[in-house]
Amino acid sequence: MLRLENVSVDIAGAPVLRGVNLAVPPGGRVALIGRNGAGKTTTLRALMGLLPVRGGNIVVDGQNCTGAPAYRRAALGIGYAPEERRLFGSFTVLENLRLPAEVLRLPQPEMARRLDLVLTLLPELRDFAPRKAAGLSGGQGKMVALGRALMVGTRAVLLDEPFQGLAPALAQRYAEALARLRDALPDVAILITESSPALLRQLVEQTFVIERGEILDPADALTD
Ligand SMILES: Nc1ncnc2c1ncn2[C@@H]1O[C@H](COP(=O)(O)OP(=O)(O)OP(=O)(O)O)[C@@H](O)[C@H]1O
Repeated sequence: MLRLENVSVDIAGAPVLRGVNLAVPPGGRVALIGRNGAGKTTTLRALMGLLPVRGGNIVVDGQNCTGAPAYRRAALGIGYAPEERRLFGSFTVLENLRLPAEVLRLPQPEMARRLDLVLTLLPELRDFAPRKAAGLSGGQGKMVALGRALMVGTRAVLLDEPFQGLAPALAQRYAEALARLRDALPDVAILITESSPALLRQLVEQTFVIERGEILDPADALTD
C-alpha cells in the first residue's frame, strides 16, 4: 500500500501540494487526473522522495518513508517513469533498462530475471535494445521509461503522463502494454497521471482528481 497522508509540499516558497491524501492499494490501478500545473508531477516526486515534504507522511507498506531518500523507495520496489523520460542518451536502451537495478545492486540472476520479464511484457523493446537511447522517438522512449520503472517496480510503478504527446497508434500500443502488465503482474500497483481521464477508463479502478494542489472530493470531481 502506498499512502500520502495530508502531504504538503512547497516549491520556491509557494504551496504546491496542500494536504494531499491518496492511497494506492497493493495491485491497485489508480489514476491521478488534473490540469497542467495542478500538482500531479509534484505528487509523484514527493512519493518518490525527490523533493522535500513540508508536512504529512508518506507511508509504504506500513513503513513511514517521509524523509527517506529516493533510492530507499526504489529499494522498496517502487519504479518511476517521469514525464520527460530522462533516459541517458549515450547509453543503449539495454543499459538504460539495467541502470536502476545496478544502482540497487541487485544480484545478476535477479537482474536477468527482471529484464526477461520486462522484455516479455514489452516485446518491442527487444528490437531497440542495442540502440542508443538518444536515437529513439518520443513514443519509443516512453516505452523504455516504462520498462525501466518495471525493472525495480515490484510493488508499484508511478507513471507520469505517459500518453502525453503520443500519436494515437502509439498510445494504443502503450495502453495494450499496461493491460498486459495488469494481467501478468496483478500484485504490482500502478499510479498513473494524466490531464484527461479518457485514455485511462479501461485501465484503472479508481480515479483521484487534483486541482491547485488539493485532491477534490469525488462528488466535486467532474472528470470529463
Ligand atoms: N521548480 C519549480 N519552481 C517553481 N514552481 C514550480 C516548480 N515545479 C513546479 N512548480 C509549480 O508547481 C505547480 C505544480 O506543478 P506540477 O509539475 O506538479 O503540475 P502537473 O500537474 O504535473 O502539471 P504538468 O502537466 O504541467 O506537468 C505548478 O504551478 C508549477 O508551476
